[in-house]
Amino acid sequence: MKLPPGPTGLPVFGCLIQMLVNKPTFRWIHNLMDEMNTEIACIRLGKVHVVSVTSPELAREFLKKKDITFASRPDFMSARLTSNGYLTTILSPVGDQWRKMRRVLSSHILSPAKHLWLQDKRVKEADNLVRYAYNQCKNSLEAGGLINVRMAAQQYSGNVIRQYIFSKSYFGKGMEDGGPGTEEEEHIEAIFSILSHLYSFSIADYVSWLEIFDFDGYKGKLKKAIGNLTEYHDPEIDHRIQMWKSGSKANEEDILDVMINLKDSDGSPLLTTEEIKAQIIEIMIATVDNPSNAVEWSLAEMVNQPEILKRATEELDEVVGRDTLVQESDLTKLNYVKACAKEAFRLHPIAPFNVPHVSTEDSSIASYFIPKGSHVILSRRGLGRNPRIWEEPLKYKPERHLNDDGSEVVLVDSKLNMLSFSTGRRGCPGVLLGSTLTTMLLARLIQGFTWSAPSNVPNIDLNESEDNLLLAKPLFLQAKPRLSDNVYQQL
Ligand code: HEM
Repeated sequence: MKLPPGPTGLPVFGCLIQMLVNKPTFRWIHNLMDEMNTEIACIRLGKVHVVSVTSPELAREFLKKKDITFASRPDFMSARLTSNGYLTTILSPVGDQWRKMRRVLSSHILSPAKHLWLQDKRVKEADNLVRYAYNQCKNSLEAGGLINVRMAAQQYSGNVIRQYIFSKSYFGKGMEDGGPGTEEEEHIEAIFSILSHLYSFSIADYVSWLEIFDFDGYKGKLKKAIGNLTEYHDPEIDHRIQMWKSGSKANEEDILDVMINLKDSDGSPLLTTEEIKAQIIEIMIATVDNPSNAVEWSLAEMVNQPEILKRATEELDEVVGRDTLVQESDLTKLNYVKACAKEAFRLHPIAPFNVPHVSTEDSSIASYFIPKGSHVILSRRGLGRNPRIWEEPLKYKPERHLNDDGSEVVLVDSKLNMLSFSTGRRGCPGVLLGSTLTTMLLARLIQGFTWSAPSNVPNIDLNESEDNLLLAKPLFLQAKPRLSDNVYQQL
């Protein structure tokens, strides 16, 4: 059996040199696949066979039919540093540590019961989001105010997860208007810095002895960002552990308390301090990026296609009305708003590829040979834009996700025609939280405000950044409050 098609590389180095001269690597890989007219390609980077996939049929073979074979993760400098030597869930290869931490997350932190328990924290931050946006309009309610949608969306997700873990939105004082203080800006910046250097084709990931030279600077940047996070997190975590030890704390109020109190079968602490610290960093990076990016892109697309924004607004008026803010109990009925968010996940995923899956034995997929140790990267961008599957793939068209029978729209696509939360053993255990955050963020912004391009801008520039899949420039929009005044006054 043959390997999937791909460029012929040099003996030892494979295509590493092409990778280095064709940055960013994700664009090079997608261009190569377009040129070869293939939906599966194998590119050798050093000793590693990297298998890139844009076909949903093949994606299902990897993650459904042969899920067990492809359930591990690569040993990369970036993953090792971020997970403090693989103490966590997302980044750890298959094994006892991954099983233990995945069970902790699924059963004790992301379960439906815990979701309910933590609802007040989410509501508090959804209210704060509207309060913050309203405060930007306060000087002239008629003209409205200019809002940095990216910042507001990232800080909303950041606030929720800081509430979840530390029962606080701010490490410092925050801002009077509900916006972030410098501490939160630095915190979010560090999270995004980790995300942009994780699994991002560093040369040291494929030739491990090059790590000490840090030619591309990724290691230094990652260490700095991880250091920033630990400066904020560790004192909080150490202090809380001390409080439980000394008996000055007796009630569980957040995820950190839950993690500290988990016990193994002997009644000893289930998690070490190091595991708690590493897992908290991982939860932070898992939560912030997808919801905020989907909502920023959705609003940008909707302002350029006002009929879509109108339909979503009408749905909110019909389901919720204008005298009260949309609540979590309304979300199941907001099918069009959810279709808008799902369309952003399809067309504008935050990451070009899914987290890599590594095969633990030789295997075959669609008559191709996939050697043990291959890194399978399902292309979130390629699946979502596959012209065989999606009509007018480059058009933002939320209706495509509505079900003919009017049944509930969900943000997951378990058929992998697009990749939002993925599926299988390594599928996302944060679907409930991720879906709630994304839908609530979008619903509150659409319900609470009338959005338009800033006065000197005819249309929103929808170009994406060259280096990643974010909008090239942070989205600034003009917002005008559209609900009765007393709704905002109560916040
Ligand atoms: C809209 C929000 C989210 C999206 C789109 C999303 C998407 C994903 C994707 C694509 C994966 C990789 C699956 C694979 O390897 O095949 C993943 C894994 C994961 N996600 Fe999420 N996620 C979201 C929110 C969250 C949240 C809020 C949490 C928890 C706080 C979370 C925790 C995890 C974990 C722990 C894994 C790794 C599972 C494993 O390797 O066993 N995610 N997520």
